[in-house]
Amino acid sequence: MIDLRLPLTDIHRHLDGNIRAQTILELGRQFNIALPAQTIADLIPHVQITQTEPDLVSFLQKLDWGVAVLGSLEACRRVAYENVADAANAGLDYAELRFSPYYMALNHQLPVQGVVEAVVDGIRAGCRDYDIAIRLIGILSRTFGIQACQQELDGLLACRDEITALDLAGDELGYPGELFTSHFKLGRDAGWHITVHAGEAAGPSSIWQAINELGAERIGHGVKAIVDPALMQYMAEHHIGIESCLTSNLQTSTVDSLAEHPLVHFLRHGISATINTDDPAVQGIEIAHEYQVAAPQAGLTRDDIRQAQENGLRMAFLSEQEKRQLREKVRARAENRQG
Ligand SMILES: O=c1[nH]cnc2c1ncn2[C@@H]1O[C@H](CO)[C@@H](O)[C@H]1O
Ligand SMILES: [Zn+2]
Repeated sequence: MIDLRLPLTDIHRHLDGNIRAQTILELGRQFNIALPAQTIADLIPHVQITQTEPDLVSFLQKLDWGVAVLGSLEACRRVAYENVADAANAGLDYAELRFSPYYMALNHQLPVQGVVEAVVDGIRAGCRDYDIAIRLIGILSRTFGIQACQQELDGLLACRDEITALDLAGDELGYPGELFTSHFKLGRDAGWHITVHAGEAAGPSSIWQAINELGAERIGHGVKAIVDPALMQYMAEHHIGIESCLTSNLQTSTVDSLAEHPLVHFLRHGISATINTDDPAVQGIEIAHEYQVAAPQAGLTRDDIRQAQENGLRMAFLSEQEKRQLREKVRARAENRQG
């Protein structure tokens, strides 16, 4: 179902939602952190979704052990590096890795700007060793409130040239987008692209707010757009992308089943909707599973899936020239394999 002649992208992938269980064990030992288990098998239920969670906030708790073991900036650098390796090994040609430096810094009171620098450094090292293109998205974790997000934004702005876009993630119901309009104005002024988690836990008004007040060019999840035909129309006409994460939406109980997921309707409505992972290690999935298992279960045909793959490159935060180069590189590779 993955078209090998087209670039395979993942434009919604949390770096701090993709910390390997093995790394959690190793860092836990290194920093003397009392983990709930001492073997991978026993640790998995604490760090991975093993059954559907009742809501988004319960799902998000599964990310907490991964950041609890980040005892130094070197540990942050390590998980960033491993994220590049994981993305390349998953067959991705291009990934936008997003991370929340405040969330990563929190447990061990690391300097927020230092975390951003460590992540940038780890990504750079990863890109030397693996054949993949990476861009970084800075997250404001809304769950920690307005002031923490300002600190987080300041740390990101200190490295503005290494960051491609700004995102808002965390507890959408408890911390609506209205609280963060000034943060996002600063992000736009820095020249960043904007993507926002919206319409996942809250309704379509949260998506309208993200577009109209935060300047979102893409929406993370956007599931609730399906109940607002005017919004669907607007998103199609104005090329506002949707970053769908099928398994994630099932695991957070945003949808009751993949058969009810609106992605297929978004695509057939002409919205640039895409297929992505979200938090692969926490979810126990990778991009191939989303294309080969989840997408067909969500009712996507081969053509729908191909369209979603096309949309991934179309909506990537890359220049037109960078997109063309990526496309040509992948096409040449596919032809070489056939030849
Ligand atoms: O599916 C999601 N919806 C909303 N927020 C998320 C999701 N996955 C992770 N985070 C949030 O992103 C930050 C870490 O990158 C954290 O704030 C985490 O709670
Ligand atoms: Zn997400």
